[in-house]
Amino acid sequence: FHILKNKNKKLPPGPKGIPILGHLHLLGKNPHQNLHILSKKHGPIMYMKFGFIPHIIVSSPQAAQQFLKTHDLVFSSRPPHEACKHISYEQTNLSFAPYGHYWRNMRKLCTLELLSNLKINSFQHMRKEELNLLVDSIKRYAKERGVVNLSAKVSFLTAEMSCRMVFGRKYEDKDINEKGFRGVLQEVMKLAILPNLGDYFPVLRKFDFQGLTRRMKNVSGVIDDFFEKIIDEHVGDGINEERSKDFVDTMMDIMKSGKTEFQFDRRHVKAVMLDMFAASADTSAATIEWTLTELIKNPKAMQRVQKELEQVVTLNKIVEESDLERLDYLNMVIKEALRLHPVAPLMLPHYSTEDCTINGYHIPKESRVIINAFAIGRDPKAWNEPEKFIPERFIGSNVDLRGQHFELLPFGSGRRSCPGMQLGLIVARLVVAQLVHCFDWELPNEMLAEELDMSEEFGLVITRACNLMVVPTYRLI
Ligand code: HEM
Repeated sequence: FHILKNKNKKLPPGPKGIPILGHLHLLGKNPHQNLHILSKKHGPIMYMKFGFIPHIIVSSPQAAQQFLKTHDLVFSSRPPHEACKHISYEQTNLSFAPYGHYWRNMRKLCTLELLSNLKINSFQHMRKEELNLLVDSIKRYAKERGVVNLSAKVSFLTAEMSCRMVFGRKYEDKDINEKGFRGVLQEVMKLAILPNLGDYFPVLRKFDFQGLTRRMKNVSGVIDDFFEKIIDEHVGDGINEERSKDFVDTMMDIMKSGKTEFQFDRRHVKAVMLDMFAASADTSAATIEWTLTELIKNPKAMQRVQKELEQVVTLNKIVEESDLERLDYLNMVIKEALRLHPVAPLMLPHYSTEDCTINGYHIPKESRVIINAFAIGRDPKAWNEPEKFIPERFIGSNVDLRGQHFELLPFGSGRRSCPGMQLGLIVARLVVAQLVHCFDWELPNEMLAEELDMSEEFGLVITRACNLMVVPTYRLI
């Protein structure tokens, strides 16, 4: 009946698929880039099938506005996802919960209790401490003219910050199992992005040919034990006045109060713990890594940021969070880096809960909708010289990062947009500002800026394919 009813409706255009696989073979190693190339030929709303599952790929600001604003309600859900089912407690986390009563309440809880300005500010001191440790360690390299693996340093820093904010203290690798804390989390992120045949061919789900379900069950068991241990530590530990309440404290208070209008027990606390840690650490690290890369590649922009810092902060002080609002050029630099390198370039998948018509095309119910923020940020109709890094393009422009301007969507837009934007931006701005204020950066072995490798490594979060290796010189008085 459904097929007959929709027989004469026009689906969006798309490339030719092959039997069974559909278009899966076209995704390649860097799906955001390949989908961008395909959209140049087939248009900003493409219909593709990955296995048996229909996908709609959205690649222009105008089209994104239709999906994320005009018809926001139809596309605010998330599709069923094998990895999240196992790792995120049956998709009870905020990121992958289907749209509805539970998600709305969970979103309210996270926004008001965990990601409010008040809460974010309560961790200001912790961020400063962690960043000072990084600056001290880089100073040691500067003394010896050593080469720093800046990618690794930044990734370590943001993981430590997220650990303290979410779990209340830092954990060492040995605290979880022989793979180590970072190893286990990397496995989670990898499993979440690996193409799982069960997602594209639901009939194959129970056979688990790739062994992914087994791996997911194993890793989720390890994480569950670890989170249980953290929660037990919190239950036994009265908060002392010096320590601000971490996310686990706050959620345990809410759970114990029994005041939520929805079921909120230990399982939900654990789902949000993983959500908040995974969503905050890598996204901020990748934003910092790409911004520093672009600044090193564009010495004029680097000099301009450093000049601004000299004027606003001065060379005998380090950057404080209170300085950030006055660093106009730095804020343009971050915007421009996020335009060229949206660190979650395909966002998280959206899911249509009803049939819908957009630009005359039929968008079937239960389609997965992929918004390609990477293609949107490079759309030549929206941006002059889109491939170039030009922070000055934002002078006098009112385009911001909040998702009201559909040509710039690194944090998404509408109901499912990123609730951690404020926090992510504070961390990225603070770390970039501090690192370029405290140090001059050179590429090793007389490498020229234009020789810097810009290859990307696709994942839930896009990082540089090779680490950013640089030689620091301390510049404060
Ligand atoms: C620079 C850093 C960050 C970037 C670029 C970023 C980007 C994004 C994007 C693109 C989405 C998907 C939007 C969509 O599907 O429409 C998202 C969702 C989300 N982000 Fe972020 N994010 C960042 C930092 C953070 C931080 C610090 C947190 C929390 C501690 C966070 C928590 C979340 C959550 C929970 C969701 C899912 C929201 C939902 O489905 O309702 N993010 N983020």
